[in-house]
Amino acid sequence: MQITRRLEFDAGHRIPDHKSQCRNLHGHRYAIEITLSGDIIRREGDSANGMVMDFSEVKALAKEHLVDVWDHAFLVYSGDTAVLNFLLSLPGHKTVVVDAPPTAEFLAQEAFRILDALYRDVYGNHLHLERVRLYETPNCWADAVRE
Ligand SMILES: Nc1nc2c(c(=O)[nH]1)N=C([C@H](O)[C@H](O)COP(=O)(O)OP(=O)(O)OP(=O)(O)O)CN2
Ligand SMILES: [Zn+2]
Repeated sequence: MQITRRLEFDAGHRIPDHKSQCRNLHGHRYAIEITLSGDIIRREGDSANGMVMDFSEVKALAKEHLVDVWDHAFLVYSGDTAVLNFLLSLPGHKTVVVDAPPTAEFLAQEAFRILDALYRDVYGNHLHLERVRLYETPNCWADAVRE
């Protein structure tokens, strides 16, 4: 069985080597869809009975460790020194430094890496992260899947 929880956040970025518009500083209303696999929990009287994982728990973990970190941040490539140095000169600016250009592909992969460590099989129902789908726009997204 698979379940999916969607969350949204706003962030700025640029793709420094891009041949067109995306080299400019701009932002997106990103959406992230987190898909988990596992068996349905059968435990009478337990809050999670009948679920793979409580959607509210899926959200709470993603929010604390990823969404709240990236929301209203500028996601900047460490190699983009012009923008990085500018952002670091702004007192208190919310800047997240990543080690590759912040494309949808890279952000999906990075989100998968962060989230994979969070969703643990505490009920013995083989729970694991299956896929992270990262929407950069309503028309453009990338999927990071378990290899
Ligand atoms: N494979 C990728 N291609 C592009 C990425 C990316 O992350 N991976 N990113 C961008 C830009 O950041 C940009 O924000 C996307 O722009 P665009 O193609 O214009 O997308 P829109 O949804 O705004 O396009 P519309 O045609 O206006 O709907 C570019 N490429
Ligand atoms: Zn963009």
